[in-house]
Amino acid sequence: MNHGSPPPASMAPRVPGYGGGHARSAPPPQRGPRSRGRGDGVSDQHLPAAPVDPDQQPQHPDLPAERDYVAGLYARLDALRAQTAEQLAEVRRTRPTGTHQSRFERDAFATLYEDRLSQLWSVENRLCFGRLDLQPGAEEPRRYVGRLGLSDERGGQLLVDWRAPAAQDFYQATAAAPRDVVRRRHLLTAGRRVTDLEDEVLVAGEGGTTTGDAALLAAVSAPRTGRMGDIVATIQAEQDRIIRASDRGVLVVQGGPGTGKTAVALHRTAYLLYTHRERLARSGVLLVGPSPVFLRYVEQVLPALGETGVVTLTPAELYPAATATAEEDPEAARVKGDLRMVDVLAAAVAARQRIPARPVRIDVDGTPVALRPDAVASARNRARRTRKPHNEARVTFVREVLSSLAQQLARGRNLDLAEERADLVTELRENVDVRREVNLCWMPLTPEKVLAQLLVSPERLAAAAPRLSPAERRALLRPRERATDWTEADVPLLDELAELLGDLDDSTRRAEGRAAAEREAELAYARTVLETTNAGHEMVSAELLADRFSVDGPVGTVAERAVADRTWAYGHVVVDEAQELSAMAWRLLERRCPSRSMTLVGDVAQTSSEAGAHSWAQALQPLVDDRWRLEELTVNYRTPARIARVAADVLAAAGIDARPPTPVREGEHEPVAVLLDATDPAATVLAEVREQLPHLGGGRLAVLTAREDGPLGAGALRRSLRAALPARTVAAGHDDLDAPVSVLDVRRAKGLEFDAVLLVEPAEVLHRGSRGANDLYVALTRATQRLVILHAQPLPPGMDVAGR
Ligand SMILES: Nc1ncnc2c1ncn2[C@@H]1O[C@H](COP(=O)(O)OP(=O)(O)OP(=O)(O)O)[C@@H](O)[C@H]1O
Repeated sequence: MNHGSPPPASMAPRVPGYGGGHARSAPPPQRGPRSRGRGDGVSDQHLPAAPVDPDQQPQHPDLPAERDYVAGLYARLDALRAQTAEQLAEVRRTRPTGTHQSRFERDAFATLYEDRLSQLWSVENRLCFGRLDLQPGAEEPRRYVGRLGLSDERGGQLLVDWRAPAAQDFYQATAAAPRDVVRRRHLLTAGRRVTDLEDEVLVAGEGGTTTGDAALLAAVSAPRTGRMGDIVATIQAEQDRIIRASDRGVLVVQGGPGTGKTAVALHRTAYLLYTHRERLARSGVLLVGPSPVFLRYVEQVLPALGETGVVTLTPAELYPAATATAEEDPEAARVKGDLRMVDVLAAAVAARQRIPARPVRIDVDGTPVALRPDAVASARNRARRTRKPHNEARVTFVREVLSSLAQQLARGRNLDLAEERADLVTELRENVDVRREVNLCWMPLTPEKVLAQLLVSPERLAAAAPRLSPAERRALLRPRERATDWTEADVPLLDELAELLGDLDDSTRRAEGRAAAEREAELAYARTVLETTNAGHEMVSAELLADRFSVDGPVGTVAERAVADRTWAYGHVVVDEAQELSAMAWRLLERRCPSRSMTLVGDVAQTSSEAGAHSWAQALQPLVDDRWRLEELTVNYRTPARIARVAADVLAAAGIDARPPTPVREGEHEPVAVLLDATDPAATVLAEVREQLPHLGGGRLAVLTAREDGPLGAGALRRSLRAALPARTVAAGHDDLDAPVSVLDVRRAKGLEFDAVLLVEPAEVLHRGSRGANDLYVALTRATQRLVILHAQPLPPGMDVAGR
């Protein structure tokens, strides 16, 4: 859904009190009394969708004044854009005098103004969406809330940023706890024009309706665009509490499908960046989402909120040095995700620190010496006692071994060891045979090499993994020709090995030490520039400025550096679909965020990965024991009740103990079941897509299947639909979000949503793997308007859907 742009005018008639309706004079909404205030989320009564003609409704008397006010805000925005563009042009016109300092200053100013300008452009849509009227006697009688803070030339506040403390009441005030708020007003806009108002009067006796539901209903019923939009104008109280929660420690947000977990995760990210700008701009924020297509689905939300520096990665991308794209066998994924792999990998590395079975004779320029098992064993013990990673402890090992060989060399040549030691060690170090034999005992290693060699060798696996069953070890084995076809489940293993192995040589770290000192100097300078210019503090930190223009020229933004650096420590990590992560993946994320300032959103009833979580307590125990907070989202903004009931029944029939969320609206269309033609099932699917297309109204439709391959798989259906329907109607692959029709296997639909869903053969989804019921639940909760079940096999237990 695109909340970034105003709801289309065509939506207006569908919403009572919307489309020119004066809140006091509009016909009363068709629903029971509101049982809860806004602070409880939305009403647990379903929102109505009775058609009301806007032209029949009297115009709200405040509408002209609000139009004027909002027009004034846009005028101010335009003025700021022009002023910033002029400042930027001026800086670009200035010729630097040639000194480093003047070049730096010029670039620093240019960066400030460029960032400011792009922020000013990002707020064009729905610049202002709300107003709070405060109690008489309050410092200011009213406060407008919007996408960014704006002041007039004299510093008077015109608009409050939705993330500022002063905007909190817009989301939190309720009739029961109105704080200082008398009235909350929603401004509905099309382009720059205010089209309607909706008032919530929070103090008894003021009259008017007490609901903000029309704006919400307009938002949740709008046709989907294939991209997620922001929800700043309609964030609900239970969501707002989570968005603004403290960033300390691990916060888990559990919520059923459609409760806004993703939306909340993204808005919380924007909120934290606004509130802790200096710290987080320096350390960066990492957002982990389940798949590239999911990340593309949400990629417009943060920029629309004025935030661009967030690192977004899938779990397969968390190890920078390797690309993990291969498919994993579910059993192998389960074993690789198990914490027993920690010992397996440690043993695999220890096995690469060898002691020769018998003395190895080496001729050093005519003098015989021997690499004796006892001397190697003692060198190994010393090296291990340093507790350094393998490649770093190797320095100690080599020193000890060479020292033992130097003694023999001195003896063999009748030299005084104390005097000649340094020369003898150098000679040994340069001797090819010595180097080879020492390396055979303790080789410098890379994570990729250790893992690839482990996974193709039954012998190495048997030695390293005695605690895995023979069947589990077999599941891990892969053919030699696929030794480095990395999968998502390999990523935490590579990362674990990188910890166990350390850097290949310590010259890298020495260089890093130098770089750190240089950086400190650049930072100090960037701070003075910001102080003297006094411009743009709220959006550009000294860190960002120093990043872009270091002594050696641009080194990339914090985000670019963080992505490339495996040891980067992020200031905050947000994980979506967090229930899918394995115990090994949690270890990796803990290393990326040593402060454990994390927001984890997910739903344990939707887990599809074999290595994923059954419960949050079980998943997080190794990470933080029981030191995590749980917040729950309880209202389903996506799936209408008519469809959600089927999903809940299927979940219950599968024995999954989860409380499905309460849908915010009843919906207009009952789910229907259609029998697949026994001889040509693809023809039934095509006919049904044709049937649905005219109802889409510019929205999106998905055909969901149990798998990608096979006669009724997503691949085959995609091809047949593409051949039969006009060009650009059906997406070419599973990562194309722009065509009106997508064909996806259920697991790829995770986190996405569509106006209409055609679910093909649900029994196959149910029987696919041990998490089939969870997958079916995911499939049944993707639709915002219509659900059609296409089947030949009997419908799964609990799926009580009438045939057409
Ligand atoms: N307060 C709100 N106002 C308007 N729309 C909302 C609000 N909260 C959520 N939505 C919309 O509801 C839909 C579902 O939200 P979202 O995808 O974040 O849910 P989710 O909990 O992550 O679902 P799932 O578990 O299925 O991935 C989205 O279209 C989102 O924009």
